[in-house]
Amino acid sequence: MSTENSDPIPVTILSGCLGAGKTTTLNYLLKNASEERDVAVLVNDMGAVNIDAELVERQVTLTDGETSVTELSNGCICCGLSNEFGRTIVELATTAEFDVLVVEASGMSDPAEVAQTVHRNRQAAFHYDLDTIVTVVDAALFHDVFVADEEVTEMTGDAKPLSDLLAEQVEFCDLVLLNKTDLITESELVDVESVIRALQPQADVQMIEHGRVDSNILIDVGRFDLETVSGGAGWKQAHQYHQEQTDNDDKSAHDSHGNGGEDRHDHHSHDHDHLHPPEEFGLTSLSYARQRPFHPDRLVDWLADVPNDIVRAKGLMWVAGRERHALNCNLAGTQVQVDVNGQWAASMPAFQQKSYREARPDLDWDEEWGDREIDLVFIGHDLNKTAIRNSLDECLLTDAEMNEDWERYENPFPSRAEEELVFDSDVEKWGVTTV
Ligand SMILES: Nc1nc2c(ncn2[C@@H]2O[C@H](COP(=O)(O)OP(=O)(O)OP(=O)(O)O)[C@@H](O)[C@H]2O)c(=O)[nH]1
Repeated sequence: MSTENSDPIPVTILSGCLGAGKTTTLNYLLKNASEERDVAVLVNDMGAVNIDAELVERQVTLTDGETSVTELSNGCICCGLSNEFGRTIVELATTAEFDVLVVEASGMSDPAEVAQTVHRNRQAAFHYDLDTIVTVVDAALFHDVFVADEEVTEMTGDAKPLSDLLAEQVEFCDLVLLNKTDLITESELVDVESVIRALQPQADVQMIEHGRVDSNILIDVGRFDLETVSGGAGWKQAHQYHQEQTDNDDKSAHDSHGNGGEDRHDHHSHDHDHLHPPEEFGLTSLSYARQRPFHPDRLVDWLADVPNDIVRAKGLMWVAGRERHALNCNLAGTQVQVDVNGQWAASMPAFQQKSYREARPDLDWDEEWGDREIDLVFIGHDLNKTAIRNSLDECLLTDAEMNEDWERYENPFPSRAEEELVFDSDVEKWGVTTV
């Protein structure tokens, strides 16, 4: 039993989308784990009947019969069942005897949220240490979504598009298990690996079949490093890398960038000694920054037909007619989501704006438009940077449009925090949904 004086118990989190092979991997691990270690398992399932827990339980009964399997069903431990998840693992630590905990998250889980529960729940953080965040990837599905650019809409009954979920699960992890490699060719595998490395350059990637992995690389290895998993996403690194390049250029050339001109990068530059340009991983990146809003109509058309060399894009957008809010652009594979990121400082009440700006002395501020801006980063294969830049520039308001009444534009973009813009493939139309 874990007591007040014992060392924290290492926790390995297995995430990955529906059917990626998490249960198969877990069963393989339990069957082959060292007998010197008692493993406790928590299996989360979205449905009322936790089939995965049953499958794991059966495996355990067939092998050592020692491992305790706890189920959390009918919800997701990263959101609806987050409190219950915290309570359950604390109770486990105080009532059962085991050396390591492996959590199989549901296919819809965002591993970042699951990890945060372990961190934020003070009692859980007392009893446990995050050890490894593993994302199991279905190589064939990943290839369809990110390399072949096929529309794969099934499997997510959630508002979040599948490609977005897949990207986020890879972006927040320190070990990728590329499973089901038997279902794709060698060259497809090379493409899949390069996209994965671009999405998360700092994680280790292991190719496996049928979940056959050496438990020593993911159980009780002390791999977890918050910076690697939270700051390691390729788009964040690309963004930072471009910022630093520009900061350096600025220093040497004392150059200034105007509206609609060359790329502009601003805000806070952090010291990172291990930034990798995505180019190192065979992908290219593009940073696109402008201090001029997009025309909603033209932007919607652009988003509906994103150049297919783009694998991932993230960042903030300023859309004419939506002056209050910075909008998040979240593009993964073929799917795009736009939601509200927060309020521009420029639209805050004066006192709030003052303290916001005081806390951010590096914030770029335009006399007329304040901090409103477009700041996007794209990663993909052999990006045609000029074509992307030019086509996005065509979506910006023209000088004449800058003087129009933007409220009169037809505008499908969200205007409230609870709204998001998604493409409904059934009716082939963009629409705002309330989340
Ligand atoms: N061809 C092939 N099939 C695999 C492989 N790994 C797992 N499978 C099969 O894929 C299916 C789904 O595997 P699971 O382990 O249940 O996947 P999961 O991630 O736990 O799925 P959910 O619990 O639904 O999220 C099963 O039928 C497995 O037998 C693999 O490497 N190759």
